[in-house]
Amino acid sequence: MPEPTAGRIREVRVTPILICDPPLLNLQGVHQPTTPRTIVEIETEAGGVGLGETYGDTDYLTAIRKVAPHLAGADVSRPGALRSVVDEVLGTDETAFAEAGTHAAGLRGKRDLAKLKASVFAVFEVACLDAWGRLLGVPVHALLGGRVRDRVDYSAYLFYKWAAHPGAGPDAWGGALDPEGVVEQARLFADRYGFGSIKLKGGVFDPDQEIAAVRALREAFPDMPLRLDPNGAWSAETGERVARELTGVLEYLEDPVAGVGAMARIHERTGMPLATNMCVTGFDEVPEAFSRNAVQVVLSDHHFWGGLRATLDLAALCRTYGVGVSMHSNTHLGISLAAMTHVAAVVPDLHHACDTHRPWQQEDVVTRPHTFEGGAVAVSDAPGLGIELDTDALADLHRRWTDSDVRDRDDVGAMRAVHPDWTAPRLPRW
Ligand SMILES: O=C([O-])C(=O)C[C@H](O)[C@@H](O)C(=O)[O-]
Ligand SMILES: [Mg+2]
Repeated sequence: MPEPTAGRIREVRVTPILICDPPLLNLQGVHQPTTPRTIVEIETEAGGVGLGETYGDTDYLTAIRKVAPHLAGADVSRPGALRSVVDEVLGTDETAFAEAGTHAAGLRGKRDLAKLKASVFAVFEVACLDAWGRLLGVPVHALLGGRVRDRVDYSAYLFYKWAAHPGAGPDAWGGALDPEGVVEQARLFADRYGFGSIKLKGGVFDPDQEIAAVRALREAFPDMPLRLDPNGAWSAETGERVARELTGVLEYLEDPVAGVGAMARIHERTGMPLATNMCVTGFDEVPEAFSRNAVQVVLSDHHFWGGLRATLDLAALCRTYGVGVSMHSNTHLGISLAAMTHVAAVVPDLHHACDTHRPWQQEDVVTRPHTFEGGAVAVSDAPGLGIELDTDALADLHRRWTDSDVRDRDDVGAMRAVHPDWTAPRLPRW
């Protein structure tokens, strides 16, 4: 057994980084050439370090930096106790999240102080669990109740994309702006990683073009579960029409429209299963959505639901109400993927492959980046998250951050590099 004081937090290091991102298109615009992330290291009295990764945009980074010094002396074996520290330090300033409502770039639902607090807590919780697991010599999934599977399935996350960012050379993926390009991209994902499910990010082109892309995918991959996610871009009428047209083709349609009422109506009228990472993104949004049968699959995300334990709470709630659960992602590196994989390994009834953006990233801050085999990541039984920090890579990516003025994800602004008059589209767009 470790010494009683071994798990005490000696220091918390918060490092903002910029990671390269290809020109992936979505409702709002396009991903920038680089996007911010925050890496957290929690060092204990025993000398071990636990890792966490989350959003790097200014409001998150500011809040994380504010809370970090207050964690010294706390114990990594009691991460739940840090929740009150986060609540106290971030107080009641509702303006901490710079912009209310659905953020131009985030595409992940409401923004309020409670969600910011949940996100800040989450990164520290993951780092504590990693540190605690290392101290005890057990994997994080064991601290969460134990894994029920030894591999976690992820889906191919397809995007319409340009062949390159303006002024840059072509990337390893090529362009995908029509059904043929989308099928070609899906083949690359299947060949390189063996994915067995496919999600297409929609809301980029007229819905009929996106329906055509889904039909082309169905023809090319007759047995694979397919999903389409326009991030709430459509009107109720369009959403209903697409749902009817793609019934039996999609395993689920993700956020066709904005709002619980409109989602409930589409499901009621068409029977199409609907998934969300936009209209149910916090526990306070669950009662109305579930009582109106507005969502059939909640896409959990420990980064904003409040950590790994909260993800298990969400899964239990979904199980109780007969609602499916899977996982949303944003652009991320290996620390996040490790955390996603550990918690997904513990959720008993995970019936859909989880989302991940990780194949789009060419760099990492872990010494041995994860591999996808047969579309899955093997669940590590090594202590903690089962990863090691690549300190040189972290320093390089931090230097990129200090040398750049990119501080926030801004898909709308990035689109102006090609369409100078571009503004955030008004919803519903179609
Ligand atoms: O499922 C989703 O809505 C997402 O993954 C949101 C992301 O912001 C996605 O749209 C992206 O990366 O552009
Ligand atoms: Mg989504």
